[in-house]
Amino acid sequence: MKKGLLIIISGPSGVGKGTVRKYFMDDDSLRLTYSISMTTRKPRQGERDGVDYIFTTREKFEEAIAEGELLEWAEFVGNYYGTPLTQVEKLREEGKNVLLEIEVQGADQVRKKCPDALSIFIIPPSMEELEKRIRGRRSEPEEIVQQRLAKAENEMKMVSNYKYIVCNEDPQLAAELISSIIKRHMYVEENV
Ligand SMILES: Nc1ncnc2c1ncn2[C@@H]1O[C@H](COP(=O)(O)OP(=O)(O)OP(=O)(O)O)[C@@H](O)[C@H]1O
Ligand SMILES: Nc1nc2c(ncn2[C@@H]2O[C@H](COP(=O)(O)O)[C@@H](O)[C@H]2O)c(=O)[nH]1
Repeated sequence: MKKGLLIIISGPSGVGKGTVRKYFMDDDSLRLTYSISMTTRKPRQGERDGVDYIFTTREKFEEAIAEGELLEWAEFVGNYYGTPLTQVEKLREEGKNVLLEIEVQGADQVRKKCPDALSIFIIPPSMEELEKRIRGRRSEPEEIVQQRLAKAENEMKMVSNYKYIVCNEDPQLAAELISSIIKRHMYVEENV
């Protein structure tokens, strides 16, 4: 059996990565599995431990780093985020295409370790619209919103490190574009 693809999706916080993902994630023909990240951030309303994230403490996260248990990790606006290594490798060996939804520093680390990873960057129609989306979520105090917006300006400068750029104006259209990118790469992998 062919090893599954490793797919990186990045884009500034609030651009709609999670929203777009929900439109294509359940398409069986894509054989996708979402890699659940570890984070030290507190859960937002409605987020579930082990589903949206593995919520943990700074101490446990630092232990995971020291033990080499993470494929990549980064600090983002005061919290740690990282991808547990074991599940990614196991799922790829089973032929599943593993989707990582991660920020740009983590994506750099993954590209170095797995140069064949497929990388997609989602951009907003404008920075004004991005701000509206972050604020519309009403999940963070103003100070954190400002930090996320400042981070977004820097993340947008990293777009040229990605193989594909998809604009999320309409989430369904963005999802269709991402699906077709993944299908094309599956086809290429299966025919080499
Ligand atoms: N195309 C769109 N048009 C309008 N609103 C959108 C669109 N896509 C997403 N949103 C809204 O923007 C907000 C942020 O979306 P979402 O949480 O999916 O972003 P994200 O990129 O996953 O954020 P983070 O990386 O911070 O977790 C949500 O309120 C969502 O409903
Ligand atoms: N490097 C990593 N970045 C990750 C991971 N999981 C999520 N993220 C990214 O962090 C920011 C903030 O997320 P939020 O849920 O607090 O809004 C966002 O860009 C995520 O994509 C990870 O495992 N590694």
